[in-house]
Amino acid sequence: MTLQRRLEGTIRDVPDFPTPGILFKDITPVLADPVLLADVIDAMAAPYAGRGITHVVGVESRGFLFGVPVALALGVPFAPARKPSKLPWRTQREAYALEYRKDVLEMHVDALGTPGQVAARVLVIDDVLATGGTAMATCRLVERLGGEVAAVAVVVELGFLNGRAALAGREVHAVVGF
Ligand SMILES: O=P(O)(O)OC[C@H]1O[C@H](OP(=O)(O)OP(=O)(O)O)[C@H](O)[C@@H]1O
Ligand SMILES: Nc1ncnc2[nH]cnc12
Repeated sequence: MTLQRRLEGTIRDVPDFPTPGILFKDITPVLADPVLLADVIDAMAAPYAGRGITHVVGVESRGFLFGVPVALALGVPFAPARKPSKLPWRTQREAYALEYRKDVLEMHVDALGTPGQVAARVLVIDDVLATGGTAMATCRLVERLGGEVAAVAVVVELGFLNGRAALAGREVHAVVGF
């Protein structure tokens, strides 16, 4: 069976979560299946081996679950993009809207290297690409820190929400689309 079919059969649809009208794609059953999880991490990392990626940036919180193992697979540093007021050092911040909420993401100013001397080629990792608001805010943060976004890789893309278009030509890789 293809990885896409295995994911379709494992990701759980939860209607009206977290707000009425949202069909929530619950990835926790993927985390509960170590063989499937390992295959998902490989599918996210393998296309970027040999592509000169210097850092993986993962988005709090579900993006951490996939971002850290992808960084380990590629053998590069992991840098977190966090929800507001969580990071202890100096930060850059970016406000954004996602499918069901508004929020703010922050990164440490030196997450990709010494400010003014950054030469980072970044793979942005998250679990779900919906409207693209979160991924776009993360790309803007990376670029504001002086990094270049090589690609955004996600487990699930909700194509009808047009997140790819919101990312304005940036490379997007999704393991499965709905
Ligand atoms: O494409 P978008 O419309 O921006 O939506 C995608 C984002 O929504 C979720 O984050 P959320 O902050 O809700 O959840 P989490 O803290 O559980 O990761 C998901 O993990 C993505 O980061
Ligand atoms: N429909 C959805 N399911 C899971 N995570 C999401 N993040 C944004 N929209 C989502």
